[in-house]
Amino acid sequence: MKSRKIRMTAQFFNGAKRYFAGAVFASLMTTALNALTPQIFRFTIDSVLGSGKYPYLLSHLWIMALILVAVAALSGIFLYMGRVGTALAGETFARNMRESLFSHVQKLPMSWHDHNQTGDIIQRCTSDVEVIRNFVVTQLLEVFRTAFLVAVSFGMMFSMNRKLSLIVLGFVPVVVLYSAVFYRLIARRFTDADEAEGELSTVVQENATGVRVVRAFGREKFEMDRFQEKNDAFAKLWIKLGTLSGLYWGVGDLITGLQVVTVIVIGAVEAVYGNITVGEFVAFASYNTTLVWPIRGLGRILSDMSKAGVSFERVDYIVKGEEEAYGQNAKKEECEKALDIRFSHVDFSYGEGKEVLSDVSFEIPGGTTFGILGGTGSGKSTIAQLLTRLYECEKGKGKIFVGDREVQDIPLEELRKMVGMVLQEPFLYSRTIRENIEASAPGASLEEIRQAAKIACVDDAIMGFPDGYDTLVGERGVTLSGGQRQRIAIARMLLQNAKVMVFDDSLSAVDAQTDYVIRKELLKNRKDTTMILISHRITTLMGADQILVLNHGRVEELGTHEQLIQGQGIYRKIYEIQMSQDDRKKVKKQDGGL
Ligand SMILES: Nc1ncnc2c1ncn2[C@@H]1O[C@H](COP(=O)(O)OP(=O)(O)OP(=O)(O)O)[C@@H](O)[C@H]1O
Repeated sequence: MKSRKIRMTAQFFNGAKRYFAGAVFASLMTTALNALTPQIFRFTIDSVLGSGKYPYLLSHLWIMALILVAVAALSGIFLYMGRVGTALAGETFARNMRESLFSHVQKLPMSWHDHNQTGDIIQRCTSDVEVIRNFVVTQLLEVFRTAFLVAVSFGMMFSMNRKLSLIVLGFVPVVVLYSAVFYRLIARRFTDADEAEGELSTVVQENATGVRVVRAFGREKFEMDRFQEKNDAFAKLWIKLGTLSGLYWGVGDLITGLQVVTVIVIGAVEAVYGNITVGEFVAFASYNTTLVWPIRGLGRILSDMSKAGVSFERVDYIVKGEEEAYGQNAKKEECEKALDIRFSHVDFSYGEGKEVLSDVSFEIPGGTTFGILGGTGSGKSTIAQLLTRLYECEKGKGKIFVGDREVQDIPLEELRKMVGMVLQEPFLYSRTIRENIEASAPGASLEEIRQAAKIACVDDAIMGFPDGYDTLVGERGVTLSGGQRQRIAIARMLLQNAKVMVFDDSLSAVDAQTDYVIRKELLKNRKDTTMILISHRITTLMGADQILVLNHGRVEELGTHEQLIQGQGIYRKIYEIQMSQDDRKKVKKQDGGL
């Protein structure tokens, strides 16, 4: 893990190294200049008291004043440079990290997303990144600075008085050991606190996105209680952490106080006995005080190290997630003809769960329309998701072909361009309608966008909005009706010009008449596409060239509408339930459904 952390840090440090080196240099210069100040005081005091080695200075005290001002000015300049360097290094590092995580999360498979809560992912990509940035850049710099300060200060102190220096040195391991013990104590509590924060963010995020469901079902109290429970747990953990930190700082202050008092008492005695000059005593006391905080700060850094260690592991969890296989070895070929689709003995289950598809086989000739009907949870969407490899079919559990290639051999990018899909719950970005439709074909002209929207029967509705295609869609399209959202998602997919189009219950939110008109428009404009329609509505599917009936993940029936209504199977039963005699006559008149 340690080497992983180092590798991860080095990777994200790209472009930040020179800023970090600059910040380290400037910080060391500030420290060196600050270490000079006690020496200036020492010479000045000893010259004034007549015990100094340079009596000449007494009549030229302005020189000391000038040096003091120059040192302070230089120190200020280096301090400024150090801060700028730290900010540049820190932000470059954090930006690299966020960018890399974001792009990685985008490529993680659906199965990974299924097992990870959104709030937690957000927290890992934001607060955990901040903790690591703070540690790697700010704290690491502080470690360099403290090491240098300790070396310089002890050098100066040993040159003045060995005995006193050894006393101060004796305190260093006590403080560091004490900090290390504290670090061990606090590490686990930080993990708990971070996890509690993730859970809290998830509740907030779920409530913000699902606000309508909460209101509609009067779940405010339940959600408030749930939030309160997480909030209390989170607060308790931080109170525990605060108590522990308070104990640390309290005992730490006591040790520090002892260190200062010991130096003052023994230093004063040494000065009285003439073993050191008053100037040296003052300088010594000054070094001792300067050292106290950075050494104690090491404790803080150690405790932050535990926090950073936890954050490293949390971020590493994302980094370790295996990205979707892009099938790089596959040959890329442009296909002009309509694409056949074939499922051959496909078995599938999500993770360790029960089998969702069992021995599913069917063939869709290129350019034809294929309907899939089945009860809820029968595996219809799963077929669509396997086709686009949102989920991967396990080796040895059947084969899926698009054209004459197995889906595993088609680069993902190419496959998803070839197979367009309108999901059951269409997601719209909080951007304009135009941008939402254009997402599948960036750079498309308004003309092309409108053409797609016309086929999806949504152009009139969009033009009816005051801002037309520039109308902003709220988060998840809250300003639009369910049917409008579905139709915009259809327009987005149509613009993609895919060779295979999959409509996963995509017309469920529009009325039967609009459903019919959209299907007619689709037929008129389909060119050489293979179409898969998933629906619960017989009217949506009845005109398809073949209809597959799924029952608990198995192929129950397969045939044309006419063949299936001749039988006594599920299709016939659903047909009887969904259609009254009158409807049947009407539907026959309407070009046979699709
Ligand atoms: N990501 C997932 N992880 C685990 N199980 C899943 C996942 N998605 C679906 N399932 C399960 O797989 C089964 C089939 O789901 P699928 O969505 O394919 O059904 P469906 O026929 O499309 O249903 P509906 O008509 O309700 O949309 C269901 O039992 C469902 O609970």
